Amino acid sequence: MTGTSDFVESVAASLALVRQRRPRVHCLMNTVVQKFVADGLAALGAIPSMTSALEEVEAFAQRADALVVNLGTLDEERRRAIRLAAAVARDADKPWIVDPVHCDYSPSRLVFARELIAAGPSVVRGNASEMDIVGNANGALRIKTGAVDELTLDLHTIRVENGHPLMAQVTGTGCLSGALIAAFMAVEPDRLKAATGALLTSGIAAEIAGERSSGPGTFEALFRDALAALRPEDIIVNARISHAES
Ligand SMILES: Nc1ncnc2c1ncn2[C@@H]1O[C@H](COP(=O)(O)OP(=O)(O)OP(=O)(O)O)[C@@H](O)[C@H]1O
Ligand SMILES: Cc1ncsc1CCO
Ligand SMILES: [Mg+2]
Repeated sequence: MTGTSDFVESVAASLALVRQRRPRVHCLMNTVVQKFVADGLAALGAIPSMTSALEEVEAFAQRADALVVNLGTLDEERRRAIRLAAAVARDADKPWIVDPVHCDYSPSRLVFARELIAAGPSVVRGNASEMDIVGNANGALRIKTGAVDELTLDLHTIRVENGHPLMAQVTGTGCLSGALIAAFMAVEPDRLKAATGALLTSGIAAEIAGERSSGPGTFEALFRDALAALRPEDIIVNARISHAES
């Protein structure tokens, strides 16, 4: 990797590319946060699609630019839909991300998360409890989010410090981060760069919203506004990241 400032500049350019190309992200998203995630993608400038119907999920995944698979509300039919869409993404070499939501709460969900990871997603993202239990990432970029986000791929570790504590009081900011990462991967083939761009975008937008808001309710609306208004130069000026090589 070149110097951090070159890296941030090229990451910031990927925000402009998302706005220009408007990638479609197919979301197999939990039922709790579907609207929040679709609105967040739209605010960014991407196009969400959300169906999980068995008869059409493959067609939706095939024509999408990236896929996000989120395990938040699983039942047998959704597992089948996820398997179908993941196979399409894998066979078409399309970027896809697994968010193993609550795999720490249920043994059967943990087994399913590991099955998906064995199929070779581009990225696995979760909070600390989920990432600590899910195990080997099978070559995927591993992202543990929290007050500081930690991205690990091969020997590289990037830490993204931007963000705001109110993010933890709005259900779905992690789920949305997975969808934003998918949108960035659709326009930036270097997944470490793409994911850093998505997390900086979300973290800096949250800082702007946090300054203006009076609690989680107003924060949610202001966060979406800030996502829509964020410019590449805001990333260059406000990014707080570090890089280590082991
Ligand atoms: N205390 C904090 N300070 C700053 N940013 C935070 C904080 N906690 C979480 N975040 C940010 O909020 C987002 C969600 O991270 P978190 O690890 O809470 O995900 P999650 O538990 O999967 O959330 P959810 O399940 O509600 O979608 C990430 O972008 C992360 O950077
Ligand atoms: C609260 C909750 N339950 C299942 S998914 C979800 C939101 C994201 O974690
Ligand atoms: Mg989560």
